[in-house]
Amino acid sequence: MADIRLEGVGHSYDGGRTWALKPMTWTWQSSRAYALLGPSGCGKTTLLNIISGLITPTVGRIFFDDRDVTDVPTAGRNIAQVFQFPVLYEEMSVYDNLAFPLRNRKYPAKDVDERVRQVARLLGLEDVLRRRSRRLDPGRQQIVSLGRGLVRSQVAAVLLDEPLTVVDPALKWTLRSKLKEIHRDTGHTLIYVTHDQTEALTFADEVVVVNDGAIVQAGEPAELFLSPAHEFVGHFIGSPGMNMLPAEIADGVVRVGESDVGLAEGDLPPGPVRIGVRPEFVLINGDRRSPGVAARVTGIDRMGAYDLVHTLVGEHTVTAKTEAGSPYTPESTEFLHFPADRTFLFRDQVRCGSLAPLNGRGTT
Ligand SMILES: Nc1ncnc2c1ncn2[C@@H]1O[C@H](COP(=O)(O)OP(=O)(O)OP(=O)(O)O)[C@@H](O)[C@H]1O
Repeated sequence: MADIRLEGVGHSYDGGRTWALKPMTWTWQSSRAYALLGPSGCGKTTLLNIISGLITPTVGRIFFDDRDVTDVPTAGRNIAQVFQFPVLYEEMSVYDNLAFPLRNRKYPAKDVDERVRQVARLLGLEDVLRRRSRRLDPGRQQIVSLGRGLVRSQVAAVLLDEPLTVVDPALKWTLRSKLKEIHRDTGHTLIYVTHDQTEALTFADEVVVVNDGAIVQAGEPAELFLSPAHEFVGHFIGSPGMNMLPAEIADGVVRVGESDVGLAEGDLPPGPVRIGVRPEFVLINGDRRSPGVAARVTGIDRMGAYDLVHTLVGEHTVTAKTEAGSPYTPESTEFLHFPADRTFLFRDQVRCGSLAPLNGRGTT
């Protein structure tokens, strides 16, 4: 196991005209479980393939601890990789498929057997060890692929590229927790690529959010939810995502239309900003003397456990997540408050400050 350090690593597939991965410096710490989360085409697979050596980056150097591996081919990197679809020797038994990475590296037969049986037990493959791989359904085959990726204990990292795509949804939950169990057991460095926030948030110690070829924020799940550093993280994480509302800072006060909603914390110059507040924290009809904005209710989704109250502030949508059975009706005008400790200010999509209580200043 090693720290994997990228120094100024970037990749272009078209000779530098566009960057699939913009040059970045970043360290994957040994033994941590990471999720690499981002939308389709943002550069996740490119990043993974650079780490494994399937792609040589256009610029930058890669280090495993202090060893520069930039020009070392995949075989010399000691990385295990699991792809989206099963990669197996179909005519071999499940046992032999699982044993292959170990036998290939000349592990003693006793160790091979022990390790294969351990992984098979954890992944629920004990009953099919003697069966030929091609006789399994695609979901089961992918679990065997996962097992092949996890069977070696001494690897620099295990890279998993959307490994549960073909697996039955009901089984996904079980496998993710198994994966965590195996991680605890082996201390592998895991990098798990996904575009699914639930998958990322439930699996990882640290979630690395990528957008448009760049890491926009990395942190524990709660940190990304409660304290997004970039508008993209606000949108992409959370369901529904963060509300964004254009506002203006004048004289240190944040205004939405004609209403003062708080002070700008962070010594910000005057001018336009965007307010970001998650639906979970928007308050409807609190104390009318505290700062807020008028909003017209446009619809209510009754989700069972909670309601989503959709409103318009001017021409901008703001959604509030409330308790089930909320009394609001379409077309009514309500009053929204943005709690200071949960409301952030963004410029050029990057968080630049937060909202502070008005303490009697301003008008509503
Ligand atoms: N071999 C290639 N040749 C040219 N362009 C490529 C190649 N592979 C990827 N790209 C482009 O590079 C960008 C990043 O692609 P990449 O596959 O790394 O993204 P991703 O986040 O893994 O997406 P997905 O989740 O859809 O797999 C995309 O614009 C993609 O079209």
